[in-house]
Amino acid sequence: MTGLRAETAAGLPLQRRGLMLIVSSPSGAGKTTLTRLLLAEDRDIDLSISVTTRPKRPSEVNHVHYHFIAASEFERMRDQRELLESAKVHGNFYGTPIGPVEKALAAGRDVLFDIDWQGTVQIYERMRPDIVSVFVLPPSAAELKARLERRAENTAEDIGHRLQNARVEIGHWSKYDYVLVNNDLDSTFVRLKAILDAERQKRAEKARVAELIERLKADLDAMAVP
Ligand SMILES: Nc1ncnc2c1ncn2[C@@H]1O[C@H](COP(=O)(O)OP(=O)(O)OP(=O)(O)O)[C@@H](O)[C@H]1O
Ligand SMILES: Nc1nc2c(ncn2[C@@H]2O[C@H](COP(=O)(O)O)[C@@H](O)[C@H]2O)c(=O)[nH]1
Repeated sequence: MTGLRAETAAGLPLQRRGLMLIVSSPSGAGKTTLTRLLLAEDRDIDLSISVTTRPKRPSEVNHVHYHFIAASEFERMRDQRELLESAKVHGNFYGTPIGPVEKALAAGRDVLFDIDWQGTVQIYERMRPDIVSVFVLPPSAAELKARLERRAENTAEDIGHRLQNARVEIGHWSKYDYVLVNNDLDSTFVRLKAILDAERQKRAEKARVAELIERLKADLDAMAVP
């Protein structure tokens, strides 16, 4: 992927080398659980830490899970084009700071995004060839509700709101490269890793073929009858 460039929101060139793995799902389906497992096991991928205006949950650590910021700071970042994408989700604002993504990709590292479908569509517009996107579904609506309740980090009102939004969010499944039904966590994680492995191999193979093609062309040119 070396040498490919894309325009950022700020119109700056964004060097693209790593692969961008986007994982989305309705709230409670399990994408954060899956992405944390992946980050713990895979040393070659970095999490894109989003900014958000929503309050921190008890289990979350500022600057590790999110950068928790005021609405005024969010607006400033968005207006200064410091965000690769941004969206309003469940009544709060979220966005992907562009700097760390640029840095990781330029260093050849893969980047993991836990973002919603609105953000996914915005990043598609800029860098589709480098993206692998996965949509995670719950096995049933009842299980989705039970997971949100068991997580015990949202009010009953917020859970109701998230379940209503799930109806809209699942309608965007076909925008994604892969869909995983997260029934058994272990087997979903195995399938997520298999997707990442296959996509890494595909890109490495393409790079090898591109090099071979260049060599073949040069050799054929050299053989050409004057
Ligand atoms: N396969 C699974 N089986 C049972 N419980 C699960 C499974 N996957 C995740 N969970 C649990 O469901 C709850 C919700 O998971 P998680 O927080 O990962 O969801 P999420 O999709 O990231 O939600 P949000 O968008 O709100 O961040 C957590 O308590 C998690 O431990
Ligand atoms: N478009 C974006 N969506 C994001 C971003 N960071 C998180 N999210 C999505 O928001 C919801 C809610 O997350 P929660 O942690 O508050 O439960 C979920 O779908 C996330 O994927 C972002 O930077 N951009």
